[in-house]
Amino acid sequence: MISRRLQALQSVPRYAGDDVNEQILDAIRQDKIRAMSGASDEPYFGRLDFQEEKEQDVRPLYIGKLGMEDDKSGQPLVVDWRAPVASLFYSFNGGEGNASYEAPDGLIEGLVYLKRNLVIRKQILQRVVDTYDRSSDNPAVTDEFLLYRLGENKDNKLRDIVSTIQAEQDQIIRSVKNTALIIQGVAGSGKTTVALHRLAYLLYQYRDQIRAERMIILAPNRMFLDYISSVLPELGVGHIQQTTFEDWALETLDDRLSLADEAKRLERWFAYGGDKLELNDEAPGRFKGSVRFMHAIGAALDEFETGFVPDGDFDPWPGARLPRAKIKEWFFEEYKHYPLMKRKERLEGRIKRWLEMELNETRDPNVRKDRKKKGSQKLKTYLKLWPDDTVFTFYRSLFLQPGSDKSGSSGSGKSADKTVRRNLPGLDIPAAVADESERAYRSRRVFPEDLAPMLYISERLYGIDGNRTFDHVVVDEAQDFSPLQVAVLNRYVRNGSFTILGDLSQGIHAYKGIRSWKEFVSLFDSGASGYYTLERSYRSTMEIIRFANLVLAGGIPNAMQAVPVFRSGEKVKVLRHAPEARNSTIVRAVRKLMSGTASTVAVIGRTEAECKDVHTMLLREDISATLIDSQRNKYEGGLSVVPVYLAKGLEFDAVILIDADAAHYGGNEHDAKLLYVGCTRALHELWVLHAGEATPLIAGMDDEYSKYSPV
Ligand SMILES: Nc1ncnc2c1ncn2[C@@H]1O[C@H](COP(=O)(O)OP(=O)(O)OP(=O)(O)O)[C@@H](O)[C@H]1O
Repeated sequence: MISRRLQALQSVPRYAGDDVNEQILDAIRQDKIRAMSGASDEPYFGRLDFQEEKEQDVRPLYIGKLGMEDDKSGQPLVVDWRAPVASLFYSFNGGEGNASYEAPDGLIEGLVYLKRNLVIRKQILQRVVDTYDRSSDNPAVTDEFLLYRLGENKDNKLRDIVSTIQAEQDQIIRSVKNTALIIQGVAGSGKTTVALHRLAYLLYQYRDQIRAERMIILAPNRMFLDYISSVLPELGVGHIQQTTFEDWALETLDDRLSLADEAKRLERWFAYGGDKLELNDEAPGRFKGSVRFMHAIGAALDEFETGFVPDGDFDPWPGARLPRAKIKEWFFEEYKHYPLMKRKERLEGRIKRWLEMELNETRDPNVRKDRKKKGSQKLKTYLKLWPDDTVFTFYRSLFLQPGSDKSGSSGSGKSADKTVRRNLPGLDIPAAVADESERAYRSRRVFPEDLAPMLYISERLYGIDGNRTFDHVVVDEAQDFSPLQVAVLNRYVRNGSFTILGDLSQGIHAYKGIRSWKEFVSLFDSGASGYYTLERSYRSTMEIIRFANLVLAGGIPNAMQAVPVFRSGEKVKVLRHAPEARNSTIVRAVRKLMSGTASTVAVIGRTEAECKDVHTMLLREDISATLIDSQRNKYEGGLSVVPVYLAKGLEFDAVILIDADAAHYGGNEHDAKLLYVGCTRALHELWVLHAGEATPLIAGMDDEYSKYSPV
């Protein structure tokens, strides 16, 4: 039947005309064709036999990515995985008693008889696993099918998990829309995947209220966006905006700004040993991302508003006078609901209308002509007294230091001359921050941490364009976001509908990110946010997770530990090599792992420069590999060489962590987080290489790995 419907849709010719309605219908048809093609190859992946209380029959439900009804009877043939009844498939955890799900009409209870997973590829049934069978001798729900899925190799894209969503993940996916979900999840707990499934769920459940184009995913970089780009199409969802906060903010601000090159900063922060960026609340990212900075800017804007209307009345010619008190009344009372610059625009129109009326009272045509000329000149002069700040000039004025050059280029010469120094009430900008900022602003360059405060100012000056608001916002890797970024996003999203997810243990950008989720929770009214934790890790084998947990505990004793699923693999291998044998050891390890079952392998180093050298060395050895640096937009799969801080969010069948010595990774919190990120990228195999003394983070855990010396 699916094939029949698909054929019917495919037989409609594509529309190539200019009629917008027809274009929309054509786009809808194409989306349907895509979804149905998938459903025709793999119509369902699950079966649940359920007997509703008070019903005689046990009904088999087939669950798939796309719901399908019988043409004649209207009875469901396949239930969409997002439908209320399908939640039973995910939440049912065994047991003799009743299971239940929340239907639109209330709670439905009943007995589950069978929970079956099926793998169908290209219409051929490949695998059947009963994870629960009430009639068997031992009717407990097993993880067999999940383990089978987790044991598979990965290619270069994140995949959907509809057939094996776990109960704790399902609870998040199906949470109500108008709440800010904040999720702390250990590495590999499925945070990114769950967020994407949640979007598909929200679009299904609230289809009359929200639109895909009005949803946005904010992720750390373009390569990561490419890596996750397959999941939504696999779930039959298109058109959701996927971008970075920086790209979104620059586009929204539309103020001809460019970002200062961050490479130097990152190099300094991620260098080992040596001098680091300061890690306190005076660090630029922490300071400019703080709520106290936002409040101080708010107070500066209040002062700006108070002094907005210039001194003096408007008197275009003798006898005509528009008192300042009247202008203030219009500005502060009648137009108070408009943003400041809109009020200015309105006032200009209003004063022009007042002038017209005054002119109409002048009978003599010659006098009128003269007054008209005078009036418009006077108005021009008067309007020049009004502030003409842009977001950038206002923001910049907060950083000008006493005696600094006020005529520095800030766009138009006129506003540069008017750039005055403004106070930040109740807050001193740390000298180093003011200095660095002022130097960058002179050439209209800003830092990523400047974007959120500028968006905050933009709202007060110009308001938020209704076309730019969102129905839902997903913030991935949110531990690297600042409270001010989330506060600003909250102005752009309707009803505080957020999914905010991250892992504090992977907070390797601590110079800008948060220390505790409370920093976000406190931004929302009580009851407007929900906090969840995900502790089970699905990506890596038990051996890798145990090893990674110990690494983390070595630097952060009270960090949340990941709970592995019961998937056992090879022991982690720690290889000590002579310093001069580093390259040959890497080459041998790469060759060994690439010739095995792994489809994706990563060599993870500490710095970008070191990875570049390793990449060149591998190419010399005729081993083709991709270097992942901060400029890369696409993840290619195969063999990658990647600095540890850019590996965050990605995963590989096998990982070779190089230079795990005491010099590259000390025993401190920052290095523990970095090494933890590195270890948890591996699905099946983890090799750790070092020369000389190993990092203290892996000291004392001999039982957790096999030692080789050398390969
Ligand atoms: N229920 C599940 N069934 C099958 N695979 C799952 C499940 N949950 C997560 N996974 C797999 O675990 C891996 C990790 O998922 P994901 O990248 O979404 O986790 P994460 O919490 O965002 O990780 P990290 O913080 O380390 O980047 C992916 O390969 C994903 O497919």
